[in-house]
Amino acid sequence: MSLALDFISPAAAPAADRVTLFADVILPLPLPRLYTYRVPFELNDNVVIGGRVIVQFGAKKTLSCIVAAVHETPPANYQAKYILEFIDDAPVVTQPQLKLFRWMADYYMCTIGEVINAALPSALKLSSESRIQLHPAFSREENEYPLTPQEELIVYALGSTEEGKALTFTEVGDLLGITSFHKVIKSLMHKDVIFLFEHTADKYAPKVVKKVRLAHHFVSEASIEQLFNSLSSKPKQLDVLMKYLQRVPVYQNEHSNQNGIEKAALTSSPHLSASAVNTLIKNGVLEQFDVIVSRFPLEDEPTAQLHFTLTEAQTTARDEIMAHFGEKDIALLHGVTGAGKTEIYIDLIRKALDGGGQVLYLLPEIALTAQIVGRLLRVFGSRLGVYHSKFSDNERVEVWNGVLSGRFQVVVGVRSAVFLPFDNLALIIVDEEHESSYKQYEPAPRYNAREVALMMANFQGAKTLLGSATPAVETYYQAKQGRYGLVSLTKRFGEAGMPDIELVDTRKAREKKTMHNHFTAELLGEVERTLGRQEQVILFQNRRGYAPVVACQDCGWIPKCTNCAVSLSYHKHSHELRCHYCGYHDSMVTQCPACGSRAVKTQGFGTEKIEDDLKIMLPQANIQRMDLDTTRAKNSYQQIIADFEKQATNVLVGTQMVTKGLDFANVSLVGIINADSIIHYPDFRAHERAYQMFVQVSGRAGRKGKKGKVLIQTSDPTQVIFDKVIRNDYVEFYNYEIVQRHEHGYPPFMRVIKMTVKHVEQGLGEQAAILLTQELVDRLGRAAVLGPEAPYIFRIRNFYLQEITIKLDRAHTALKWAKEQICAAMDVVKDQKEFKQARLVADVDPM
Ligand SMILES: Nc1ncnc2c1ncn2[C@@H]1O[C@H](COP(=O)(O)OP(=O)(O)OP(=O)(O)O)[C@@H](O)[C@H]1O
Ligand SMILES: [Zn+2]
Repeated sequence: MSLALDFISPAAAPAADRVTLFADVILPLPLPRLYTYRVPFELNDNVVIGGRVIVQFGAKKTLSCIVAAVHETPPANYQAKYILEFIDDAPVVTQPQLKLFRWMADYYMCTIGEVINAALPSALKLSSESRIQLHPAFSREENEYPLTPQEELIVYALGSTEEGKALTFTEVGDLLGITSFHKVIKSLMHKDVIFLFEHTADKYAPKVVKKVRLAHHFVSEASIEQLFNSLSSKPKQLDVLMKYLQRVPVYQNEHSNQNGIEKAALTSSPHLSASAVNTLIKNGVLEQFDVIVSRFPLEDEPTAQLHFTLTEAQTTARDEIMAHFGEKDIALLHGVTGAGKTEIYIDLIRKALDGGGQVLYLLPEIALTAQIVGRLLRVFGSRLGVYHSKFSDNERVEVWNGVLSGRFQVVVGVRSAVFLPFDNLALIIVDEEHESSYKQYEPAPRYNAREVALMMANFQGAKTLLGSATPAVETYYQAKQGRYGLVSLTKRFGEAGMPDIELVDTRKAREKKTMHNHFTAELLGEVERTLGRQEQVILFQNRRGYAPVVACQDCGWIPKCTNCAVSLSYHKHSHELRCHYCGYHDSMVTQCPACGSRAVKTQGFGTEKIEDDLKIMLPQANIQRMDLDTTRAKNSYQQIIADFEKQATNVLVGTQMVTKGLDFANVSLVGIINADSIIHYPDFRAHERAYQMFVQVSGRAGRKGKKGKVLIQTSDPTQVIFDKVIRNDYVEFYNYEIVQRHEHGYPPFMRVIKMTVKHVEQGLGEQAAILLTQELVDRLGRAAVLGPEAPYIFRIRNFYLQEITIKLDRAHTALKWAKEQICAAMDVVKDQKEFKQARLVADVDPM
């Protein structure tokens, strides 16, 4: 029997008109199917599809979940439990989102619970471990709404706001001695008495500002006169009042009193007495009130209409895009670096907003949002929302709710922004659409935001514009096939020409002994000349840390991660050895633990060493580094970019973060320190990726008039790819690459699904992989299955890895059927007792 008996009140409607409703809910758990719960009769009218409800799952746990469907069919195999509580009166997940989440689960071979779990900010997910705390603005004395005895009990248990005590839902339930305590929590939330949070780190801390205003019965000229007279013997209080009236023109405009001013503006003034302010409040002359301010303190209206007039080339490109949108849903804007694609996006966004639709603008990297948000804010003001992973959970909830309420009509964000509750999209822009950071590797859903965006647009009847200077081979192929509209911009904006690209042979330089650390004389000389002209330099090195390897020069011992099959990188700043895969770290060794030698040396180099060496060689220059290690703090991106923008920094050293879309006017030199490690990468996309990286980073040079120069250091300048980079001929690169893809059977001609078997025991992992391969071959045929094979890094976070690559012919294999076969093969392995501990992962369209 169900636990929630207290919901069935004897006074409910006569049995004859009662309909028994059932709700299918999505639990934020990796369950293969939706669960069905029964709706308590008296709440039949409260069920909202896309709203959250609280249910009991398992013996003890209660959780919030999303209602996906309502119907009258009881589940066949189990007795449905009652829904315990309804949290929302309106959907927090929209219908188009539910459809999209279902598609994602199907396409990326995961559960819809995993999708929901990734999609919802954690403050929207409640469980028995969720906690409540007193709202900082709550005051027992000035509480607007009366509290019920049950509510009083909770408020009492939470102590004072200063104490900051928290209660878990379970504790609230115990305290009240009832199972249906969520109603009480909801009511307290509505009354602004408490707030909810999920993890201690996410504690919701609304920004509260204490303000004061004149008590309303003084807001007339006559009463203010009277007030002044009555306070004539209290000069300090008079001063405060004068100051207030100076700042708030109550005489001219009575309404201005409503907003008041910040209390601190009066209390912290050196000319005023803080105690006089408090006396005025105590005597009811001033009234104090709290305002919760937005974390997005935006101007109501754009400050300045600071957008550019499109050039002729931009206008033509825009018109071509619009024309394509007349016939096709997707267009590719292929424009060289610095062509001015962003202005075209802005123009299209404005048009879409004018038409009443919503817009999503996707960017691959937070570093990039820092620059573009400024540009967009000037045009779209408070209609613009920003969404990315450096935001706290509460900021994310604010954007989520802002999209639901219509406050944010255009959102710029990184890949997770595809989860936001849009329901009326007109346009999606995927900038730098070729970027692999659109792909989520871990955990499920292993989605590519570009593909999700295309599907999302499809569901909502929106158009999608993909933009890049170096489109993904797959994307360009679709455009050439006529499936996407293709628009090209071949020239940079304004006077700026494409930069000159030169190769510098590091092998020769080493032979001639002209290297300075990792700099050739050419590169170092060019850096000096550039700085001499007061221009800026970007240096790109694809590895962070000081050195990727540390080794004993005598016995060859190398420190390795204890959890992963990789050597540890040396980080000089923290004097640590670190694993870049699992975060394991240890202090740097000075003596070899194997042979006792003190000749332990670093090998290779990362961004930290480049920065270090350069600081010694160029002591006058201001050098800044941008990589994962320098950007951990929330606003560090903005800071580094702002410093470089205002030329407080002369040289920016960085990893791939510096290669993407950044726009600096004064950069005339870009140096690629070591091109070889980028080209030699064991993957079918290695060439594509190298081409994109070289062209993109080169594209940061000479964007505003000044001729840019790019120096690429390599030990082998004869490699084919350089030729294509130097001539900046994407089409030539594409024509070469597409032939390779066809010959070797890779996307866009074939579809790849990568299976990974993970096991803490190497032998069992291998056996499970062999069985899975066999099962796959039986179902899909020998030709479709490659492997199993241990990847180059064969152990990560204590799991031994085995990989199997499945290649499916796009033209001849039905994807749905193939996925069913794969699932069946996985089930066979999972059902074997000895492989119970094995983890099987399917990655659709791996990158
Ligand atoms: N119509 C215009 N009027 C004035 N300035 C413009 C105009 N169009 C572009 N610009 C300027 O030209 C520069 C390059 O433009 P933008 O950053 O949009 O290039 P992009 O095509 O996005 O390049 P990338 O692919 O490298 O990101 C920017 O500084 C931008 O402000
Ligand atoms: Zn590790």
